[in-house]
Amino acid sequence: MINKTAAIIAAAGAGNRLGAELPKALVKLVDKTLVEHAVTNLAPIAQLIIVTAPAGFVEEYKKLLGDAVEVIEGGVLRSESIRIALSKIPNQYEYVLVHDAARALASTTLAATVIAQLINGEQAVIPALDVIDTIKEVDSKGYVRNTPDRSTLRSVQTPQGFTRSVLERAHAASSDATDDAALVEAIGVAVKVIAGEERALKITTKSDLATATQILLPTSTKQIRVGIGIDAHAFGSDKSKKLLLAGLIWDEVALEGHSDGDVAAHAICDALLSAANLGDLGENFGVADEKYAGASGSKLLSETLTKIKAAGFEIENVAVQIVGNKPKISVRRAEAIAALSKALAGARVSVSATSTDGLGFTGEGKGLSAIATALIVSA
Ligand SMILES: Nc1ccn([C@@H]2O[C@H](COP(=O)(O)OP(=O)(O)OP(=O)(O)O)[C@@H](O)[C@H]2O)c(=O)n1
Ligand SMILES: C[C@](O)(CO)[C@H](O)COP(=O)(O)O
Repeated sequence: MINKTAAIIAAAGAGNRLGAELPKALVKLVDKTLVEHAVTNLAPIAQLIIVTAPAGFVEEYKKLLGDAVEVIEGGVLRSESIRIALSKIPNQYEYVLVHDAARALASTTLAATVIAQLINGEQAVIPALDVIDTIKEVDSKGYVRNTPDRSTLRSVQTPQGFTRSVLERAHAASSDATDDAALVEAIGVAVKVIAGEERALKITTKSDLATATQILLPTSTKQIRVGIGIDAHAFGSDKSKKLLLAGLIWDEVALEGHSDGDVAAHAICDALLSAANLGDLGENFGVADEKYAGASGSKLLSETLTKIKAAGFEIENVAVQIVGNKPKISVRRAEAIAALSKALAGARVSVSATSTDGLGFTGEGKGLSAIATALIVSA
């Protein structure tokens, strides 16, 4: 299960349309370069990251990005850059994310959702947004040929995810296309489309850079609130009941609790409720209310989100750390992020874990706990 996901970050373009003096990936967006943003956002999901650099810039990229990523020289075309990077990925990697440094702000959650779909059996997964404008097909003389039905069109983003074997076959079969999914479509493999993100815009022009800056910088008029939440449950004695944790079913004994005992989901609910000053889990979904007996962590998360929204807030991000000896969280981190984020309508979620060196009830293997923080902003 380990070392399953590799990511290719295409960063070998010149960025002519942006008109910077440097390759576009080296242009700064608030606190770091575009390529650094892209690496930061994929690092929690990918065990290997290969970045393509323009000829003459490999050493500069290496210095900037450090040892955590591999930098190679890209090709003249984007698809050539991807093909070169793909050939460098060792065999043990089952899934490949192909991403543009130009889509520097695509979130970790989006990447995790793509990977979760691959783990679920899809072979090719791409994020996309609905098309807002009416699109015309135009002939070479500048006259409209036809107007495609907008409801069937999508504006496609990255990271795009593929099983490694499908991506290799697709690149071996055709040489060029503006995205990797097109190569996969050409070999007859179904490509699943999932919801993309406004923040995953491709930074192509100066105005895109301004939009991305706007997305990153908190607006001073907004109210920002932080919250904290903790939950703990003991493992139950019924060996036939499976553990529910971070919105997933695990091959371990279930935790005891009035609801499903999902400590990660509950800690996040508490963190969100505390950020909005709406009390705590017990007050909102108490044991006195039969409605919540056995309720899933996902249900509590989505009901918490409704309360946060009603109080006039949106989620900026939540972070949860699970404390315990097992299960091993890192091997299913992407799935856990995707499941928790889905329950929170796409919010940015990060999931980490730690053991406690054999100390306390978690160290003794008697149960699990989780601690979460949440940042919310006024809508
Ligand atoms: N030979 C190439 C060309 C492009 N890219 C990467 O592919 C992504 C998408 O391309 P685009 O945004 O069009 O970037 P540029 O080609 O750099 O832009 P321009 O066309 O304005 O020069 C970018 O992150 C770019 O660095 C690449 O790795 N190798
Ligand atoms: C892959 C891509 O980001 C999907 O929208 C896009 O096609 C890459 O940009 P380019 O300008 O086509 O190189």
